[in-house]
Amino acid sequence: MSAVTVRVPAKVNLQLGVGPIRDDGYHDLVNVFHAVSLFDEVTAEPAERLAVEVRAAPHARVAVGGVPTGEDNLAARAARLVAARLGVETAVRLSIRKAIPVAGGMAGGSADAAAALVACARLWDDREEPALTRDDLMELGGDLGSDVPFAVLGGTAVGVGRGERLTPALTRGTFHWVFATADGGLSTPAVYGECDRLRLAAGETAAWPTVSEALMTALATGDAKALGAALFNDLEPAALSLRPSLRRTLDTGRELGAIGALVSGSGPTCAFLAETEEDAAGLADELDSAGVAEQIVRAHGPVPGATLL
Ligand SMILES: C[C@](O)(CO)[C@H](O)COP(=O)(O)OP(=O)(O)OC[C@H]1O[C@@H](n2ccc(N)nc2=O)[C@H](O)[C@@H]1O
Ligand SMILES: Nc1ncnc2c1ncn2[C@@H]1O[C@H](COP(=O)(O)OP(=O)(O)OP(=O)(O)O)[C@@H](O)[C@H]1O
Repeated sequence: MSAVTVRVPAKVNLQLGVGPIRDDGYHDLVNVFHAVSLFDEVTAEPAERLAVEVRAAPHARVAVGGVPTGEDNLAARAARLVAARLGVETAVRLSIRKAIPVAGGMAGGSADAAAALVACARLWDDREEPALTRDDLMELGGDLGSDVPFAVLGGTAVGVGRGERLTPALTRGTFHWVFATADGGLSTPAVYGECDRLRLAAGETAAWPTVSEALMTALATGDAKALGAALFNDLEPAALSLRPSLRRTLDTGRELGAIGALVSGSGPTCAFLAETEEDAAGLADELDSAGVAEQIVRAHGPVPGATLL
């Protein structure tokens, strides 16, 4: 096989319930993931040794400067895992085309890892019944990062544990989103740490999170307004504490008619829900004019996970 390209979506967290910190430093979550139509592409082709190249996708304004191109790149680590499982050399060149913001709370690195898992598994084993199934790749993904299994799966799914144990959720129709990206990322561990710090300072003990019934019903019935009202993210106060300017971005989206607004995951990207595609287009234009974001991007969801092109 000469080259394999995989397209992989970004995510937004519709509900991110953060429980107490565990002994291993992770938090138990109820994490409702939703894959949206903002895609990175990863091409895997045979090479003498492992090499990684990262560029912005055509027409995407993504600052890729901070993305490692060596062994630390999550896609490179994914390739190594697949090679070890299949007992082959990691002789592959990975070309990553990024449209997902870097360190933006939309799981861009995790998406590239998921794409590399799927691409390398195919490159090195193109039998009709490959040794590694999708479930195997999702399990391998969990060793790379909590968000990686979902980027393999896609759609809408409830994640528990670190967020890596997934159950697909029933949804109806398509939801229309507008994303406001920010200049400069936020570090995921720093945001979780700030969440713990704020809770401690307020004398709060983290409650054990449960799945929001209102959210699941809104998804199953395709009710965008109800979904907008049910969105919530326990990391939002921490992201706002570390990046206070996000409050203005969220307020502006709400004033301009978004039916739901929240920080995506660990931020700093803000996500706005619109009732129709036309409403999303209008909201995107107005948010752009308001100048409260680095970039405004429209997307819809749910979409499939890592897919061979
Ligand atoms: C914020 C989210 O993107 C929401 O989906 C994820 O929870 C983060 O997932 P991720 O980027 O894949 O994170 P990982 O690479 O697994 O972990 C990075 C760091 O985030 C924190 N972390 C992550 C997941 C989790 N359930 N609890 C945590 O406290 C830990 O400090 C961990 O060391
Ligand atoms: N392929 C990759 N693409 C982007 N970042 C990567 C990649 N591999 C490693 N990284 C590192 O991971 C860090 C986080 O990047 P990423 O884009 O995954 O953040 P994120 O979208 O906030 O993640 P999440 O939503 O899962 O918390 C980057 O600052 C970078 O150093």
